[in-house]
Amino acid sequence: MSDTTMAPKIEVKNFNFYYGAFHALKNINLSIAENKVTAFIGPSGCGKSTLLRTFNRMYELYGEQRAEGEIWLDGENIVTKTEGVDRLRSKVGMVFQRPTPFPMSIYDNIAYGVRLFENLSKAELDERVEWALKQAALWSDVKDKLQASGFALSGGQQQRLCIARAIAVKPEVLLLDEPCSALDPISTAKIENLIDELKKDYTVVIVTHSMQQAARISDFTAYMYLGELIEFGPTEMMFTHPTKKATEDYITGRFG
Ligand SMILES: Nc1ncnc2c1ncn2[C@@H]1O[C@H](COP(=O)(O)OP(=O)(O)OP(=O)(O)O)[C@@H](O)[C@H]1O
Repeated sequence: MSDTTMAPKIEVKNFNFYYGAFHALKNINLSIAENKVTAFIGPSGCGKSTLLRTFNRMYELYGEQRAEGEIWLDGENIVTKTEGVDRLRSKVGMVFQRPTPFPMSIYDNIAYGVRLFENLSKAELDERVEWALKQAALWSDVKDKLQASGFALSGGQQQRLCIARAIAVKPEVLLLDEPCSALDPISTAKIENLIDELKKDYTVVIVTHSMQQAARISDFTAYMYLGELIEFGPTEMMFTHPTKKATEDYITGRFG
């Protein structure tokens, strides 16, 4: 199913994932193209978030979860732990469904992760914070209140703060798990525009419940069902000429 012709940033091969005895991902094979947006769609519980989280080994936090197979990132199989997980997570950033600012100032929300990985001077750190906030289209909203709490922002601004925080450590891949689900349409449009900008510099993988959103912002779409990858291809083709009836039923709303 690896029909992306672009350079793959991530290659998933014969990948299986278990929560204890539950087989949540079944023999997944796909390639995530570099500097493109790939969307994971499918009904609730089909394994979208589980697959997304394997790309930065989020499952390592929980002992009873088990991964088998290969996930290649820049020539390394991240399933077999060839690299420290902290370094992996600085390379593969993640933004969650609900905005999760740290309980600290806007400035420190961004600076926190940078301080963990780099030893920058105050001036360099200031510059990095400004750069990340500009990339996340939040700088003009917050430049005069960098010492205010991250919680003092609107939901949409908090989500852009989380995107800025993820970008600040200069990752190569950005994982977005339903980043707009808690946002109003205007904030959603801002995040969607931002994603379009970000793909110039980053490989973006997004889980979304919104087929319209997948159609608007992604270059490639993966349709999943009950832990299997049913169909994967260029978004335009998936939405106009899906090859599987199950995909067609889902995207046309005939599912279930
Ligand atoms: N921590 C866990 N322990 C046990 N089972 C889990 C756990 N997390 C998820 N699952 C199960 O794994 C399957 C896939 O879940 P996952 O969250 O990846 O689906 P999803 O497609 O992202 O769903 P949604 O769209 O509702 O967020 C589901 O059947 C779910 O119940």
